[in-house]
Amino acid sequence: MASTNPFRISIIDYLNAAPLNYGFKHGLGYEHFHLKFHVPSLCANQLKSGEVDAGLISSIEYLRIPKLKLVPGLCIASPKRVRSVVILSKVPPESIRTLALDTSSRTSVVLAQILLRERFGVDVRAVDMAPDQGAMLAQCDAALLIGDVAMRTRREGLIVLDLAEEWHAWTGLPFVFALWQVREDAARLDIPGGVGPFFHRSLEMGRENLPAIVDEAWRTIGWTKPELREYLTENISYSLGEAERESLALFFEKAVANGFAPENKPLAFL
Ligand SMILES: C=C(O[C@@H]1C=C(C(=O)O)C=C[C@H]1O)C(=O)O
Repeated sequence: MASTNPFRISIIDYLNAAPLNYGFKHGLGYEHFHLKFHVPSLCANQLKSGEVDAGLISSIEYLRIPKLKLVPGLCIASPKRVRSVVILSKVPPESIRTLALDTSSRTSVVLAQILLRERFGVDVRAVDMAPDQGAMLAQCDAALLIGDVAMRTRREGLIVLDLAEEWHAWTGLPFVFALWQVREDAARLDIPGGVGPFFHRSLEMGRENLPAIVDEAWRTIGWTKPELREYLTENISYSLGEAERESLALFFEKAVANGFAPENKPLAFL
């Protein structure tokens, strides 16, 4: 029977999140959970307003939304090259003056601006725009795109900056884009062990069913199946280990120093 007080979860609606949410989407704990799928910025708004108890949420939002706990051990990261978070530019990075920012994103828009300012030495004028490559590049020198939209972009004649690759070349670290984040006042699950183990089991089920995830993505993304498999196993990683925590601390420090978040705080886990 469905719970009268369901645990509500907001989930990023991108392929890179599919392994993490596979279990939830395929019946794991169905009697407890109510799922909503949206772009990252909307997921973050729902967690902030309390419309949901937890979410797979952009990492920067951990500094912006009070009283959150992180699910230990899990994240959406990229060890080196991500392929789906890119600045597409008509000019070399040092010459970018206007940058269109995908309104779906919260973390990558901050990363893009920090990289341009601190690594390439340019202060750009940022313009928030819906993720439409043509419209963005008609109005600006360059465009930041993320997720499935970025995977489908046409890149001929454009300079492509892969933001995880740039971060890695700069810091030697992976980059953490998103985390499972839970409100301290979240609905309590009346189950021994609570909600935490479900997140891990959901990813296990995703890993066991990777071919099914690849088959479904193949119909919509336009990459080959080996490319999609490589994306989900090498470009994206799901373990929050020591290097990822170090990277988050550095990113948070830079985000605060650049005025993108009010203040830093230590990582608190469930
Ligand atoms: C790797 C990605 O990371 C995403 C980027 C996010 C952001 O910029 O806020 C949020 C969630 C992630 O799924 C991607 O979208 O390609």
